[in-house]
This record gives sequence, structure tokens and C-alpha cells, in this order.
Amino acid sequence: MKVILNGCNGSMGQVVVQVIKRQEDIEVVAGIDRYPEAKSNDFPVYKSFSGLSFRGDLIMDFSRPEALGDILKYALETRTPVLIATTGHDERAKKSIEEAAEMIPIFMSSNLSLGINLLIKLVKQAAAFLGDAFDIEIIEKHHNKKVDAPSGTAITIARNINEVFDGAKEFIYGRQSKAQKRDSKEIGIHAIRGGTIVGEHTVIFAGQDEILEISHYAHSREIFAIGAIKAARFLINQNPGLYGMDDLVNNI
Ligand SMILES: NC(=O)C1=CN([C@@H]2O[C@H](COP(=O)(O)OP(=O)(O)OC[C@H]3O[C@@H](n4cnc5c(N)ncnc54)[C@H](OP(=O)(O)O)[C@@H]3O)[C@@H](O)[C@H]2O)C=CC1
Ligand SMILES: O=C(O)C1=N[C@H](C(=O)O)C[C@H](O)C1
Repeated sequence: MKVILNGCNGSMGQVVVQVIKRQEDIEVVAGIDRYPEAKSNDFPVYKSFSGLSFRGDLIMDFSRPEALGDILKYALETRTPVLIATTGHDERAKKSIEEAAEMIPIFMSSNLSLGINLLIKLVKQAAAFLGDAFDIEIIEKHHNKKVDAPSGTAITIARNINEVFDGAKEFIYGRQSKAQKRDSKEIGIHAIRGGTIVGEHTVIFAGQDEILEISHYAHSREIFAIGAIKAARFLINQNPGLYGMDDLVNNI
């Protein structure tokens, strides 16, 4: 499988390059990044998709939400499947992804690790079991180079918990501006940034005299790269549509 890697010079991009080198059935044939010369790669790197004179089997994106327009334009023109791992997209961007997925296969996941996807299932079960009697707060911790906050994963976790409550919960991002008591319909979401923390997510269920915490700790970026490769292998065999980790987990 020939991969075009958008954001190839970033922290994740460089780990993906190394992990792909260990695979036999997949290679990076081109990269796109803002500063193509910033890293030494053994494939050509371009400033934009317009520099590409050949096609790949799949576009993998670990970059910034601002890149989305160019990615979808190229992907739709060339009918290339896209794996979107970048986080921080707004609602408009998500709509354009849904529209593009009517024409090409797109896989989107804010967290490609296996553990977080089990955590999501566990916290939904906990939320259904504990109901409104327990307050729910999510804390995420990441490295000091992360641009978006809160993490895409924290938002995904909150949305999944909210499904259990039929959308009745309200997301509260930090509490500085809220000089009032906590309402039971809130899900608090809090972001910590520091050092080289790869990625940690904890969901706290705080009840009367008891607390349940469910946590996931990413100890390396390789877990995301491995997930991306599994998702890529899955995606290239799909019809147009929007796919996510649930589709992948059901296929392995
Ligand atoms: N889904 C998942 O499992 C995971 C998702 N992520 C997400 O992946 C994204 C990248 O993370 P990370 O590698 O740590 O971030 P980095 O900032 O280290 O890397 C991003 C790279 O993309 C480049 N870039 C910026 N804008 C564009 C653009 N328009 N087109 C092409 N490249 C661009 C950056 O260049 P420059 O530095 O010059 O701006 C940089 O080289 C984030 O959104 C992060 O949340 C991360 C880990 C796992
Ligand atoms: O930026 C990161 O590093 C990560 N971003 C993703 C997110 O925003 O959820 C996933 C992972 O936690 C690492």
C-alpha cells in the first residue's frame, strides 16, 4: 500500500514513518508538510498536494485542522481514501468530511489506540450503571507542544458518555468563569499541558462518599502509529463512507 503522509515532519508523522518501515505491505511514497526540508526523509516531501505528480493508495493525516480543505480537494479529485487522525476540527470541517465520505472512504478517529477505545466502552457502561447520582469529570494530560485543547479524545469520550444520557449533559470546559455550584447535568472537561506527556485520559465518576476513576496512559506514540496502519489496511478495501474505530475493532 502506497501512503501519502500529511504532516510527515511532525512528532506523529516521524513515528509513523519509522513504524511503517517495519511493515512489508505498506510504504510512505510521499509526504506533505509546511517545511518540507525540516526533516531528512527517504521519500519526496512537498509543501502542498499540488506538488504531487503521482498517486498513492491512501492519504494519512497527522497535521492540523487547517490542512483539511487541501486534503479533501486532492482526495476527491483522485478518489483516494483518507485516514484523518488530526484533532481539533470544528463542526463545519466535520460536515465537509461527512460530505466527502459520500464519494470516498474516510476513516476518522481522535485516538487510534486500542486501549482508549475499550475505555470508551467501559465509561459508557459505568455511566449507564451509575446514572445521574455520580458527577462526571474528564481530565486529559498532554505534552507542551500540543496545539488543540481539550484533546480530541476527551471530546470523543464526553460525546460517548452523553449518548448514554440521550444528549442531556452539558460540557463545561474548565470552571474559571463559573462562580456557581456544579449542576448534575454537567460533564467537566479539563486539559493539562506539560513536558513530554504522550497522552493520558481519566474519567472520574464522583458520587456520595465514593469515586470511580477509569484511566488510560499512552506510553509511546507507536500505539497510535500501529492503530493508523491497521486502520489504513481496513480502509483501502471499503466503499465510500465514514468509518471509525468501532468498524475497525469489529474487523480484527
Ligand atoms: N488520532 C490519534 O490517535 C492521534 C492524533 N494526533 C493528532 O495528530 C495531529 C498532529 O500531532 P503531532 O504530530 O503531535 O503534531 P506536530 O505539530 O508535531 O506535527 C504536525 C505537523 O504538521 C505540519 N503542518 C501544519 N500545518 C500543516 C498543513 N496545513 N499541511 C501539512 N502539514 C502541516 C506541522 O508543521 P509546523 O510544525 O511547521 O506547523 C508539523 O510538522 C494533532 O492534531 C494530534 O492531536 C496525535 C496523536 C494520535
Ligand atoms: O496531540 C497528541 O499528542 C494527541 N492527540 C490526540 C487527541 O487530541 O486526542 C490523541 C492522543 O491523545 C495524542
